[in-house]
Amino acid sequence: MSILKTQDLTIAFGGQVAVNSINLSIEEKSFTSIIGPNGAGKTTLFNLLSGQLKPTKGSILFKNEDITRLPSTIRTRKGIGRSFQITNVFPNLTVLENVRLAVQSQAGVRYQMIKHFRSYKKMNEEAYYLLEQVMMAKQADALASNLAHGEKRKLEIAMLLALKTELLLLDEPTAGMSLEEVPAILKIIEDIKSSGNRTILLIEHKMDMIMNLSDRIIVLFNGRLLEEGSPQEIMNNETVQNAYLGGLYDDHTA
Ligand SMILES: Nc1ncnc2c1ncn2[C@@H]1O[C@H](COP(=O)(O)OP(=O)(O)OP(=O)(O)O)[C@@H](O)[C@H]1O
Repeated sequence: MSILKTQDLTIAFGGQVAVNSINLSIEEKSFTSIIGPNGAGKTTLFNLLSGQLKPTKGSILFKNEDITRLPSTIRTRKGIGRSFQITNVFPNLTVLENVRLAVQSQAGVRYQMIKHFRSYKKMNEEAYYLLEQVMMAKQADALASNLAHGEKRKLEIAMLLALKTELLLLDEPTAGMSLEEVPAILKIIEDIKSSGNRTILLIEHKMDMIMNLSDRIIVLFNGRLLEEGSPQEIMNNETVQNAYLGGLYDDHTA
């Protein structure tokens, strides 16, 4: 069953059409990677799906409901979670506090209103559990501002998981990381995948990572959907190779 569909999804900035008539159908609990050269429209597509941007035309259906005009906060509540290319954590809070805030927001409880010690304790425990999932329990009391970039990305994933959304939009989770930091993130994403209860959309440039994880790959080029298929089909596809696969390797090998 398809969990997410877009029909003729389009956005133009001035004269430039950044996302051009995209029709997607994403299977529930599948892992789909979105690839394409710089400027292809990948992040803009995520911004449309998560509600940061509204399309010029076209529509988005999530679980058969038209969400095209809904604000991003409502989309999160309905089950669409998004991680950002730019780290999105509170620097002056500890690692645990950051995750606890995300747990609280999922529980629908305002920070100031937490009086009940037991619910506070439960949220703390859940936050701690999530930190264990991303292998950051040891840094629970560290200030977020003191973390290395890769650690911040892991924290961000823990915060995203706290929202318990069915659909995860991961925008280059390994961006800006040193080579040593990449395997830890990869392991976290593999674990999320093998837990089997989420649908994942991933924007990535690292081809080995994409080939290992993806059920499907979508190729964007100049705002258009160039090809879609299994990892094998995409690797063997001549249009994709001619359009940019060679260039992609050149641009993004670390
Ligand atoms: N808010 C905006 N205003 C004007 N132009 C924009 C805006 N956001 C994106 N664009 C343009 O839309 C095009 C697609 O950009 P987008 O960031 O989606 O590409 P991308 O595939 O994510 O690239 P990258 O791999 O570099 O992240 C680019 O030409 C970009 O300059």
